[in-house]
Amino acid sequence: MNACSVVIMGANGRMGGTLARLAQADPEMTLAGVVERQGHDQGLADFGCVHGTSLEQVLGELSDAVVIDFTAPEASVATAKIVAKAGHRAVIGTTGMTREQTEDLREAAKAAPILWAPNMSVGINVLLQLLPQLVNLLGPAYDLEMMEIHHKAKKDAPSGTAVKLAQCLAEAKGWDYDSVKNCCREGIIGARPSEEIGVQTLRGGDVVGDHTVFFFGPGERIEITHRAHSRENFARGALRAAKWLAGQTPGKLYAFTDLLES
Ligand SMILES: NC(=O)c1ccc[n+]([C@@H]2O[C@H](COP(=O)([O-])OP(=O)(O)OC[C@H]3O[C@@H](n4cnc5c(N)ncnc54)[C@H](O)[C@@H]3O)[C@@H](O)[C@H]2O)c1
Ligand SMILES: O=C(O)C1=N[C@H](C(=O)O)CCC1
Repeated sequence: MNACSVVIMGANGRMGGTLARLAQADPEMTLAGVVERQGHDQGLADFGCVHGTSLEQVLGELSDAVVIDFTAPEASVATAKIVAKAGHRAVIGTTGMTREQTEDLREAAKAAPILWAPNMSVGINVLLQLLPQLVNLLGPAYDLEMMEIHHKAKKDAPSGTAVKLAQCLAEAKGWDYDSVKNCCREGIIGARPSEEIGVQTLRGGDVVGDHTVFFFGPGERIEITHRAHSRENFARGALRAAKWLAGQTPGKLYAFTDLLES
């Protein structure tokens, strides 16, 4: 079996560094390239592979690579466009994308196999498959709320995972997510509308990533919590996605749930 060649974007970042280390340790993978933005590219030569501040230049020296990108929204959209043009593949884990940026990813995925998931853990993606069933079994008497907790350096809120989980709940209810989400409560807010999904954000310390979905009903509640114990959990999912993507064709923007279902 040929080793899967990967290029890590943002290799000096929290996720990028974890991904590069795990890719080097994986016998089914070759860490073929690492990329960082200018001014943050110290020590790239130590990875012992093709490196630089331009993804195009790094890819120019490689064939048939999967770019793994956990960076920032603008950078990840640029990655998707570059792999689409150059005939490579991409696994993107970046969150905080606008609607337009998500559409840009979808457009690029028509020309190259691209998977984008705000959370690459198996647990969260299985939860995404179970939530609609819970929503339907519990029915209209249960109020839906969410809470997410992350480390203090996280830039976007609510987390991409929280948005995805809340969108999943809204879809199961037949509601429009943008109309029913409530990410901020303060002051005399009055009674809670039943057609609402509250999403609360907590930030502090070095929390890797906690998400809780609440179903508040009459006389009882269900709380489902997922806690990521380490970033390796996300990185392992992304490397699994990179291997899976090697067998996929362009056409749709793949999700991690597509991998689990295949
Ligand atoms: N999908 C998941 O499972 C998952 C898990 C963890 C984090 N994330 C997301 O991944 C992203 C990164 O998180 P992090 O904690 O690693 O952040 P980080 O700030 O530690 O790392 C980001 C890295 O990307 C680099 N970068 C930014 N723009 C670049 C560009 N144009 N070219 C090359 N490198 C560039 C930065 O210099 C930095 O080193 C965030 O959006 C976060 O929410 C997703
Ligand atoms: O550390 C982060 O940043 C994380 N981001 C993802 C999100 O926004 O959901 C996944 C969890 C960790």
